[in-house]
Amino acid sequence: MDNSTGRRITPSQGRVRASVPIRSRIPSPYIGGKTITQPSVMQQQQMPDEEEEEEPIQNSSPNRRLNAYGLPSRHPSRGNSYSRPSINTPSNLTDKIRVCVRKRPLNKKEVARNEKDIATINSQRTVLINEPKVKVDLTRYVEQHMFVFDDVFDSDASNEEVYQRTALPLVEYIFRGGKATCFAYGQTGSGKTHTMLDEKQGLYVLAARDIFNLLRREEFTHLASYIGFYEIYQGQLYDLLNQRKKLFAREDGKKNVVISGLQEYNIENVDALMQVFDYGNMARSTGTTGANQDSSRSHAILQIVLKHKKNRKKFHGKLSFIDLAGSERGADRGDADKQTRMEGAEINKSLLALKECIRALDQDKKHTPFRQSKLTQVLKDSFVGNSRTCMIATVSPNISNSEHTLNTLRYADRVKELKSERDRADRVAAGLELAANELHGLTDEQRQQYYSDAQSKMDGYTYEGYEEEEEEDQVYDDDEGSGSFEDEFLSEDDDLFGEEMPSDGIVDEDFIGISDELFGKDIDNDSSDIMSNLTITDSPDSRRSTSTTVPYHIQPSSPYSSSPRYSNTSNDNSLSSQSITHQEIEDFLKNHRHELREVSDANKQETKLLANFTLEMNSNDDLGGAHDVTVDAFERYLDDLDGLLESKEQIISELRRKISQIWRRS
Ligand SMILES: Nc1ncnc2c1ncn2[C@@H]1O[C@H](COP(=O)(O)OP(=O)(O)OP(=O)(O)O)[C@@H](O)[C@H]1O
Repeated sequence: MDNSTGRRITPSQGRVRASVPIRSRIPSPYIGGKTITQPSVMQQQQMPDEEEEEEPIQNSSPNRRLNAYGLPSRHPSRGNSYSRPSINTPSNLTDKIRVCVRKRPLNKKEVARNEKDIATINSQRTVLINEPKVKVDLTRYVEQHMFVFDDVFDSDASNEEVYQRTALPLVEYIFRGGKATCFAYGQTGSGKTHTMLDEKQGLYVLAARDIFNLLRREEFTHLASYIGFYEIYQGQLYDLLNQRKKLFAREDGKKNVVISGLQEYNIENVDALMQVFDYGNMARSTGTTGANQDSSRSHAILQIVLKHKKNRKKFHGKLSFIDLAGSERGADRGDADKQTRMEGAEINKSLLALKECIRALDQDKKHTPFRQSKLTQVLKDSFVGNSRTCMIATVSPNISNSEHTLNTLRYADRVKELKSERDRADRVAAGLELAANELHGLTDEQRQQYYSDAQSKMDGYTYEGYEEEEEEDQVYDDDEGSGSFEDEFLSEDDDLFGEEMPSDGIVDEDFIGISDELFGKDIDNDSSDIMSNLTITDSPDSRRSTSTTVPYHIQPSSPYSSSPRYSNTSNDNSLSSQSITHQEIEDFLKNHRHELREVSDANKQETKLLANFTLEMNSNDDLGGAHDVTVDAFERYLDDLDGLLESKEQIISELRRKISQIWRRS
């Protein structure tokens, strides 16, 4: 227990962290955990002998790697020279997007069936999935997939521990006037409801407890909390606190999403909240005999809105907890009845749209495809401007769910893409760990040699090969299709709350150093001390004293709109060898390549957009459709085109800013 706060320290926080040489070469702001996704690193192992399969269910000890059949894998015991990779460094709790994973324990039935646990949590940020496979010649083997996330919670983690590193930072954030979303994604039965909306210990209860406590503090007595609880089923909204009344979402003048007709209750204590919630939950489950055959076919949203007591229309902050429909439902096709197929299609659409919106948010995109689903439409204001999102991917550890588990982790992996060198370093480290699996035939001495060689490779690691990584960081996803984009570029006018927000402290390697110079000062990440009575067990790295930058959208308007080299009448600037380093030149080239790729992606998207609209118009004409339909489609086309053009402009102006920056220094 942390005596000062009465809160428990999570197991990960209590862990002793091994020294990680690679970290010492990377400036600390990179370590904070901005983006940590990790494409699967796969490793094939031959299946062990048949009789070995009868070993008891594995434990998740980091030092005892087991394969999908519950047997110790061929991973060698680690030599002393091997340090646990940098992925042990805690991620940053104030990141705009956080993606975490929670593994549930094997349930009684699974244990009774002697099912093996295939998900090993081997550090506070990594999960290893041992997927059983069969070759064409029927040889069985295990494929290992390793993923890195912001936090990974093992099956023994309590909701309180999960809360500390997921929803608690969001509670703090909404008191500072932000909007936040916390949602659980995963297959049916993986623990979404248990995590998010368990009636007694779900994250919503724990958050409400802290929210009510904060509301009692003097500085917040002018605020009150209002609870709403609704469901999205087949693209329609239903009020769970008002007899499933149909609801509609609209936007007010300040771009806040308002759910018209939603019954909101002013609640001031946890008991009252739980009563209201129970009532709503019953409405959700009574659906099992009606149209809504299974609660996991709908998305349930519990929102806690902070408003001004004297003027309920004055909005302060909002926190939404979402228990999403089971992710595997999106795949209901084929033999399923029509209703099920339609539900599946709707769920699929909304989950894809959700992923795209969060990716856009993570990458500070101006355009986010909200319109693609009702879910993203209602969450729109939680994705733009002053917003934060925490996704908790819930996974079942049993072998028969391995495919769903991998799908969930891949989805989560795509939500947050690799963006910085820090993550690349993590990837190298993770890859090295897996590579160690190959060493099982070596003597201890040979293994030690391997580790020290590998480690020195990591120590000498610089930026080479970065371009290859960037290829993966595409602006437009393949599966994004011709999704529509809305103009959501945050300007001064878009300040949703009429008050200045502190920076989210977004660390984008492209801006580091530049914005510091532009503004000549650091941006304080956590200007507010409102949570002083609550402990947010943050990483020390989160205070980015030297390289913190501001999000693009709040930077002053185009101070670099024309290059100083040409605006300078004397035109006598020139670059001296002192004014720019070799590394800076290389960095610039890297940026230029990146810009070219992004613009070329945008061009492809533009071509696709044009083709889609032309097809739509022609087919409407052929079918003798009304002109109105064409005009509607034309409007959408114009909107999307506008969005793409703005994207391109932004990319180009970013490069120009870098040019300008160089000239200014000369
Ligand atoms: N971390 C956990 N620790 C202990 N029990 C858990 C955990 N996660 C889930 N469970 C248990 O597993 C069962 C299924 O969990 P839950 O109902 O939360 O799944 P779900 O993902 O919400 O499913 P659905 O999509 O069908 O609603 C429940 O009995 C729950 O109590």
